Amino acid sequence: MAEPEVVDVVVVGLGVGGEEVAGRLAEAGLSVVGIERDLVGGECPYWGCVPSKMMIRAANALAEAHRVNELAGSAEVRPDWAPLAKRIREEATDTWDDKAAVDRFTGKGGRFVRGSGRLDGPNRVRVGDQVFEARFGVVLGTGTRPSIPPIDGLADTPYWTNHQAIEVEELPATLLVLGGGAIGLELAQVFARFGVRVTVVEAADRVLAVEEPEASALAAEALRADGVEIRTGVKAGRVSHDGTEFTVHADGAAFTGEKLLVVTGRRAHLEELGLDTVGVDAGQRYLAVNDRMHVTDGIWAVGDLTGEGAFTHIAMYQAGIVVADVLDHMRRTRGGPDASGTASVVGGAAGVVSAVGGAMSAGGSTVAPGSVPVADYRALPRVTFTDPEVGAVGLTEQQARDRGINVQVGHTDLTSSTRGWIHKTGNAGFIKLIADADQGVLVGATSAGPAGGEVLSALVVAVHAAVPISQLRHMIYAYPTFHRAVEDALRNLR
Ligand SMILES: Cc1cc2nc3c(=O)[nH]c(=O)nc-3n(C[C@H](O)[C@H](O)[C@H](O)COP(=O)(O)OP(=O)(O)OC[C@H]3O[C@@H](n4cnc5c(N)ncnc54)[C@H](O)[C@@H]3O)c2cc1C
Ligand SMILES: NC(=O)c1ccc[n+]([C@@H]2O[C@H](COP(=O)([O-])OP(=O)(O)OC[C@H]3O[C@@H](n4cnc5c(N)ncnc54)[C@H](O)[C@@H]3O)[C@@H](O)[C@H]2O)c1
Repeated sequence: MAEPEVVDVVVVGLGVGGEEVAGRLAEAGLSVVGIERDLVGGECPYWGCVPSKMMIRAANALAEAHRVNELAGSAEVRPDWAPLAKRIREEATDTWDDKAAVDRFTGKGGRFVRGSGRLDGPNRVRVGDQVFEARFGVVLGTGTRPSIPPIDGLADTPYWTNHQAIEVEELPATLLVLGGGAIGLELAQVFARFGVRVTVVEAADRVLAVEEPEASALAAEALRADGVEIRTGVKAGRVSHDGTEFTVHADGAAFTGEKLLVVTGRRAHLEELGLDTVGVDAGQRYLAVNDRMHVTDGIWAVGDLTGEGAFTHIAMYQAGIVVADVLDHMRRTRGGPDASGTASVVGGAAGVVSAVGGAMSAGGSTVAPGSVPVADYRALPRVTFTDPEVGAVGLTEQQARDRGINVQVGHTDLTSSTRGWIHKTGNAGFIKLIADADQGVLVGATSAGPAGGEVLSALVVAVHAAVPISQLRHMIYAYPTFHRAVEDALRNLR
């Protein structure tokens, strides 16, 4: 067996979180091996956030053009998928080639290895025949893959996941979407706006079930207005494909479509990571971490596989914490640089850790030398980029009630706000605030509307910084903005 190669840090999985950790530690002067089996950057740039938001941008342009008829004369709109497919191929994904991302990492001093990594005992990672031993730690950032439900017949059919849906060059005439969560709704609306007849089949009794019921109702109504058929509370019993068409059999009904997109959630594949070799339970749904992203001695995890929220902003936030904690761990064990990243001389392959400034930005917050930020998900924001957008932060009303909080709710309809009324067509939306009446602060909020994700930012600050409601009520809200509706919702808190 080959002798292990000793380096400072090994990062397994270079998706959003792993790439950020590996790149920043390499920039700080550590010897870092980054292992990726597919494309450096992971789901977000190639099959997730970026290309799907390009699709949404294009689909929303079509919808806005249709609105000309109600506001400014007449417009004839002829959707064409070709320029969008070209943009995704050429601008977003470089035809699903990660050379630029690999060069970015190696340009920072990192060493890239293509392959599947797995733990091989404490501080050791194996990739094929190669074994690396990490002086300071191993970081796991292996993300998730689509969770395919065990529906009779499904596995034998040529169903789509988000990969095929993002890579599609020619649209089908009809599309069945299994799963009415964030991916299902965003893509269903896009394809419908390009003329595809779309049916969404959702097992729960409402779409977007993790958000407020009002948000589910709004999203369902918006998609129906785009011609999407939405069926909720439907448990698929069997799936078949006859060579040209899919059929989903459910509760005595049958739904057909030329393509079937399965977007029923995601799963972390912990069983592939060799966790048993370091005494960690691989049977967990997600990899449990503490508030410094520690799994166990010498092992950190970052991103979707931690189960703290499958969002790029969570992976980036956690990456900042991991970087600070690894540097802190190194300083404490070897007398290296402190969590600020301020230079000092250390041993190890890197030899000298380069100066990267007086204070390092970790997870968006500046960290004082010697201190390491800890993860705090109270003000976790999320935005589903349907039209209208559904933005949310913190707790839903039900979650707050389940926690025994003395809840007050403030609601306002965007269509009756000045800006909503001016906006006219496409103005559906609302603000819903969840307050802790005893503490006098907001613990959650939903902001749905044409700019729901942007309006959300003020509410994220309010929840994150626990701004007293009395102060929020005495702020000045610019007229006539969409965010001015927040003032109305605050007035309605009861
Ligand atoms: C269609 C879609 C739209 C989305 N839209 C948004 C959005 O608008 N906003 C948002 O915040 N989030 C969005 N997300 C979620 C976002 O993409 C993820 O939260 C993010 O990619 C998580 O990053 P990660 O690094 O944890 O994992 P991933 O991006 O999944 O990366 C993990 C990497 O690890 C690699 N890997 C796995 N196992 C191994 C191994 N053993 N060895 C080596 N490499 C391995 C994989 O190949 C992969 O490249 C979307 C997701 C999808 C699918
Ligand atoms: N805008 C964004 O930030 C964005 C966009 C897309 C995805 N994401 C992230 O990616 C994650 C995964 O997205 P997703 O949409 O796959 O998962 P999801 O968990 O959001 O939704 C999956 C849906 O599928 C349903 N479902 C499960 N099994 C089913 C079955 N057998 N038949 C019918 N329906 C079934 C669930 O009830 C649920 O509503 C999201 O949770 C989110 O964190 C984020």
